[in-house]
Amino acid sequence: MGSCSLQLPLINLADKTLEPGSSKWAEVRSDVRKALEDFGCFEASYDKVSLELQESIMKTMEELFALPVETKQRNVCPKPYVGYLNHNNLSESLGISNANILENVNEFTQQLWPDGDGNENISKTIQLFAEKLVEIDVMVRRMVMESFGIEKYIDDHLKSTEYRMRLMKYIAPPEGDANTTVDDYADLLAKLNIDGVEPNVGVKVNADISDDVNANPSVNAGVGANVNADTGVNDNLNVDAEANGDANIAVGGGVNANTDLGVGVNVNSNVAVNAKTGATSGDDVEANDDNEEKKLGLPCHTDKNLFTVLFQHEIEGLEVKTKDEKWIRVKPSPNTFIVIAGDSLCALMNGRIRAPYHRVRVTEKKRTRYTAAIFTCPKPDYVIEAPKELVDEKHPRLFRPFDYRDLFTFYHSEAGRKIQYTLQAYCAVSEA
Ligand SMILES: O=C(O)CCC(=O)C(=O)O
Ligand SMILES: [Fe+2]
Repeated sequence: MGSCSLQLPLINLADKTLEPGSSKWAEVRSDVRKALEDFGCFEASYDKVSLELQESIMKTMEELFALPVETKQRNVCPKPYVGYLNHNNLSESLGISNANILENVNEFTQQLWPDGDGNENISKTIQLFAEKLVEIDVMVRRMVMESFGIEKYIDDHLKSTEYRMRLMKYIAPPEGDANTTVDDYADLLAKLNIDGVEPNVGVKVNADISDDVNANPSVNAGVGANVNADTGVNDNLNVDAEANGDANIAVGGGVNANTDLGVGVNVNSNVAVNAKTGATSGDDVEANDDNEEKKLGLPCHTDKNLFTVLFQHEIEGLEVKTKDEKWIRVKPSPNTFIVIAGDSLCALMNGRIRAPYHRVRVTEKKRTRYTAAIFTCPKPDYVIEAPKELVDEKHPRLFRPFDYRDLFTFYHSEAGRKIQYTLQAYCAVSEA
């Protein structure tokens, strides 16, 4: 079956006695290391973010995403994939560079409301919330570096990173959508009668994205399902998330066609694109057994940055893949944040920490899901290279040094999109 009752480790990062150097610190540090070695991810319990602030960030997101699309599209950034993104009307997100600094958040709100005032509260809420996520990130990075005996690099390391915030909205599946199946899409495809598309193969329906995700036929069909139910037309921006982070959506060679159902459908007949996925053949089997696997708000991916700290409020959807290819569905709970290691951290730690595949699958009907995340990214010119302390006979160097921006560019390149394991393909040390 798909996700089961497995859980991520839950670690309390707000214990009163948790000070660097204390015995509590050493205990929690070793839990953090173990969680990241085993899962690349854990739930952090952190009650230092007031419930009021948690509510405010939710209200802020509702308000922001309710703005007209032309307004949201003013959230632009010179760096690609960092501003407003719309993932086929299944999810959309707004990006803010260094949102822990009020000035940057003000720039963001001014982009949206160039003549407006009165957005002070929005800016303040975003900045305060970002600051809290950053606290978690800094604590966790300190623990990781200490636990691997490379604490002497901490200060330089912390100075060499920046934060990208992303506010995300996932459209709820509409009522009555639950029984939509691959076959329904096959019917639709048959009606479309498009060359090169085999009606009974869900993998060909790719909702205008051909992300790095979805090796999984039914998953792609699910993406199509939501898009069609929603508007049927992808506005334009076939991009995706994570830019900042990193989810990876490539624009596929989609064909846009109008059906006799009066909706626009994108059919991607480029199977090769789907080769890039975190899924394995095991997934295919699993997904075939599980109809619920057909609805994805965000395709399966690894984050490319160092760490992601994510807040999901009330509506679940995030799923994290374990080493043995099981999906863990992460239940939201107040005062809990999800910490996810990315590919850059994996490389920096010479592979000792996993960067887990994860995805978003929203199943709750008629309730929009909002999440807010901080993506810790290496600054330009910070070369990701495992320190010599992490390299020995037992742990040979796994990755060549690289610049995060180059990894990111590769990830979004045509070649990169077709590759399943971006980090390995990009910079693995080849065997002699
Ligand atoms: O919104 C979520 O639950 C996950 C988002 C995510 O994985 C990403 O943006 O990289
Ligand atoms: Fe992610």
